[in-house]
Amino acid sequence: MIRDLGAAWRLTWRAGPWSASGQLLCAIVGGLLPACGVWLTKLIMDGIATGRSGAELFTWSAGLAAVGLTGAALSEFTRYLRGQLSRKVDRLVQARLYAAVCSFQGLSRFEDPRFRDRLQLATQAGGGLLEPATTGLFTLGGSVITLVSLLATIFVLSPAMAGLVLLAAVPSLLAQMALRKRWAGAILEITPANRRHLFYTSLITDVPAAKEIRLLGLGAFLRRRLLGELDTVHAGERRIDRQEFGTQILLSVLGGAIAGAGLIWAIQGAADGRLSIGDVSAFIAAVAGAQQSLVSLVSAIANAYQALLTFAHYCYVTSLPDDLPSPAPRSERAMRPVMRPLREGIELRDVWFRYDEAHPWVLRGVNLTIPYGRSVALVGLNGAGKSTLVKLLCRFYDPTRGAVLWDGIDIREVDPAELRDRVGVLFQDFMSYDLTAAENVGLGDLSALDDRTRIERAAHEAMIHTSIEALPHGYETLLSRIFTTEQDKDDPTTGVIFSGGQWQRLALARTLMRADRDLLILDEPSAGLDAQAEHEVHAGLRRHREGRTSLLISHRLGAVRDADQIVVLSNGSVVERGTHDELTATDGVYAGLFAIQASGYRASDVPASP
Ligand SMILES: Nc1ncnc2c1ncn2[C@@H]1O[C@H](COP(=O)(O)OP(=O)(O)OP(=O)(O)O)[C@@H](O)[C@H]1O
Repeated sequence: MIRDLGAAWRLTWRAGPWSASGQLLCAIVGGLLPACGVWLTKLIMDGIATGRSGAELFTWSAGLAAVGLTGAALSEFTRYLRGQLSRKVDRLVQARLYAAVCSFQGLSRFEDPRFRDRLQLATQAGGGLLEPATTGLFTLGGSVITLVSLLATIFVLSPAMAGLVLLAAVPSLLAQMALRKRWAGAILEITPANRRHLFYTSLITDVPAAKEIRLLGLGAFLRRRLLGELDTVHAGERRIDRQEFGTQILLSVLGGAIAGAGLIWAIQGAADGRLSIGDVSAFIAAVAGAQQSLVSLVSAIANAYQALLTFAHYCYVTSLPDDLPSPAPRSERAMRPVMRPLREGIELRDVWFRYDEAHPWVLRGVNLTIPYGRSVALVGLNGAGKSTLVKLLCRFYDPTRGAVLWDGIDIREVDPAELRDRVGVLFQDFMSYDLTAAENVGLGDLSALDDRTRIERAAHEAMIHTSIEALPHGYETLLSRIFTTEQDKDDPTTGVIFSGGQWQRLALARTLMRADRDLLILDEPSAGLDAQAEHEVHAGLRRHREGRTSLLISHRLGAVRDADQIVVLSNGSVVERGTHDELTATDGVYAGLFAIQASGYRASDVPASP
């Protein structure tokens, strides 16, 4: 907790040292004002009672008015500074959080629901949330100053009452801390329901699911689930509110009893002549003020504690080490082998892999070589492990056993970013970015994001150039109906939606922006294309892959027949390998699959209609 508090402070100070210092000054001055007010009130009251001169009374009244004005001005200035600092802290928090998230090189963390829960809580750690634990402590400091000065005032009049007011704070503080701790536990408990609620919300409101939801009539069903999750969240919040309600009632009764006892004592004292009228009014104001500062002090401590409990998730996420550790210790990173251009080939040596210990083996002792300058095709039934193998080649996961070697170097020993810089991949589940057509292609190589010649060349090669040219703003057209661009902001029909096949070609163009890389991996590059496009794309890719090191995955066996080597993966193991002619000459899996596909195109093999 202390470590997190230190981290919160360092972060706040780094974000806005001037705003933080300004708040500290306001808190000190503002903290002294109530006691000044109480003493000035006492002087005025006693002055009236003892018939002091009008000039004196005027000076004290003017002083009291100045105290009120300064208090109001300080509170507004503090609010302004708080807003300023909150925005700066927000920015720094987000910069660090997303830098940490982007630095995770692997995928397994993103697939771990417990991590996702903590990540969601970490995203809430903006300036607003952190404030009670950082500059909010200035308010706390101000409350302490107010409290001490008011307690001193009460102490002068009645030491016993000062002790009583102070003692009343102890149960209040303990109860509030216990409440906030329970709150943090409850929030973590309801986070999964919260995430599911968010999931159903976006499912119902986002475009991709809109068709199926309407066709299958899933709206009411999904809404019921959404509300069910919301009820779970609310039930958790209600439990916390009830506990807070009960505790607050008890604390209010305690505070009321003390104030009542003080009032009786003061009136008694005035009746006995021990206290002047000014003493009584100062005492009543001081007890009320002290109790109020105690309440705000206790709640400031409790809020700071609560903020730190959430901030702990942020600290956890931002301090996580790289999820794909290198065997070399950090101090020896400089000794890591440097990725050199591929010269011999990539080898999977006895690779075993499962997504985690609870999952079955996906790859079982795979031995596979992609020689330099040659094309290898990977075929196999659904779930055979082809895309998993691609993810291992990009080192999104490490093999559970065995190794992936790049010219003989274990890729675990090199920087994943360097490895990925040498690879171009079209993933089976490629991304469609709600950005312009040029950006959708240019993202393939950030250094060429503004290089229109290269972007157009890649689009030409993926045979999507003509479609892009025909768009209202050509390459600058936004491929989205959920945002607007500056040029389209007044056009209600802004943005264009591409077809599935067009998106696929666009993704291929993005991959071809990396055509100069050492290894080109294409996972189902033509799944969504029409027959003509498929033919053209594969003809283009065949030319493109010639003399390059490439791995092609396709269920369309016609597309892989030219590969230098075809590897058949079945149930996580390599069961056949060879050229198309070699494999079709045997009576194996490939020959069987090829025969089934070929029969679909031969009229004589189509069963006659009854
Ligand atoms: N992230 C993941 N976590 C857990 N299991 C996974 C994950 N991704 C894939 N799997 C499992 O791994 C197995 C292999 O999946 P993979 O996507 O590699 O198959 P594939 O050969 O590419 O299939 P397809 O031809 O359908 O694309 C499947 O049983 C799948 O359920």
